[in-house]
Amino acid sequence: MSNLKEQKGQSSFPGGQWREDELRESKWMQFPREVIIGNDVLKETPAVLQKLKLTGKTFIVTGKNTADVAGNLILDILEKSGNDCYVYKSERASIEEVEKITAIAHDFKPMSFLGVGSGRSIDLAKLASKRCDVPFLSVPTAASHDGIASSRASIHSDEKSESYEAQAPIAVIADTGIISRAPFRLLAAGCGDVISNCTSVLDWELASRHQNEPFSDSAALMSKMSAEMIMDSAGLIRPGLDSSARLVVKALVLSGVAMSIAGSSRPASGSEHMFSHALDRIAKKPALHGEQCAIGAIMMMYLHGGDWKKIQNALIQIGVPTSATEMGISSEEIIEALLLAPTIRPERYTILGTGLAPSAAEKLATVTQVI
Ligand SMILES: NC(=O)C1=CN([C@@H]2O[C@H](COP(=O)(O)OP(=O)(O)OC[C@H]3O[C@@H](n4cnc5c(N)ncnc54)[C@H](OP(=O)(O)O)[C@@H]3O)[C@@H](O)[C@H]2O)C=CC1
Ligand SMILES: O=C(CO)COP(=O)(O)O
Ligand SMILES: [Zn+2]
Repeated sequence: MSNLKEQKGQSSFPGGQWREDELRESKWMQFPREVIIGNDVLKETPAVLQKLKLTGKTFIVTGKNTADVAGNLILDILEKSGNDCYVYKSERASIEEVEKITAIAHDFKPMSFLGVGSGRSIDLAKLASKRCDVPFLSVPTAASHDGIASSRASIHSDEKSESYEAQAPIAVIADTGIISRAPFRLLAAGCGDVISNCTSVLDWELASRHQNEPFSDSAALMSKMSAEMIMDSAGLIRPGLDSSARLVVKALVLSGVAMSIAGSSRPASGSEHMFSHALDRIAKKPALHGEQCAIGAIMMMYLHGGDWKKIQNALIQIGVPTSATEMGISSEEIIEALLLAPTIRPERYTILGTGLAPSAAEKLATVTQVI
């Protein structure tokens, strides 16, 4: 093990030295047990619950739109197969919502939780299920974020965005029929969320070198690999294609597993995510999480001195916005978010350090063609 210690600070990528800081201590990692990806797999839900011995009472967390897309359908399927269900329609991924759901579930006593819908519904179901000590199944209706298979839950308030250790889904049921029929903007945003891993990993490496922060090569490699999968296949990602949905879901699962290995969102959330969380707070009308992280990644890659144009090109090829105008956000909001970003999660060391000078923030957004 001392050998590993000596290797700290060296490359985490093939050809470099292997670094698994956490090998020095015991670690508990959680991964999904069943991952079902394919067209029309929603109908397999009762069989999945039966296989996992979870048939009985099911707590479904879904959303206003996603209830019509999948929530009601899954309710029907489950009730017809003898399950008793409680349906909760989510509003916001806040701790108050988690507490509300937990209180209802305390009386309902479900065998399992299903998060059916967007990132918000999945995160709420994930954290509430952990608090109720009941398994959780992830049923995404869009491939818009990499929380579909991770053990983390991102919970937001007006003041902060926190990543909570929750639990990995015991199963992921990703119906690519539903996902490919979802607005393409959501799939493109999922690509943006995964591509943004490029800068998250660079920030993590920086923190490892500057702050001696524990680092995992396996988590970093997996995270980077998911980003490369999407960038290398950018030309194949098209609206309405089952194959595109499959590709993006696989990359999102890989990225989620990277977070579970790390035991934090570090491999998939760095300065670009801090910028996105800052925008959520500042912008009159925030864009999608993955869109904001993607634009953040272009700018943070510039700060890292890396190939930001490669990121920009891949995003353009897929159809992810690369400018403030395309995202419907003003230039002033972009600059303000860049300045606020380092205060969002100050304990997470990134390329933003303690902050940018206002003139540097403006130059950064201008040079990278974001504004
Ligand atoms: N836990 C983790 O590791 C991670 C968590 N996240 C979190 O996930 C969230 C982002 O998730 P994201 O899904 O992008 O955004 P949202 O949760 O904001 O959902 C986006 C919108 O898409 C709608 N929608 C979803 N699927 C469909 C569909 N098939 N057809 C029509 N509309 C649909 C939703 O409807 P409805 O109103 O019904 O929900 C919602 O209005 C953020 O809160 C982010 O912090 C992101 C990455 C990782
Ligand atoms: O969005 C994430 C990874 O894509 C993780 O979320 P946090 O930024 O909330 O940790
Ligand atoms: Zn993200």
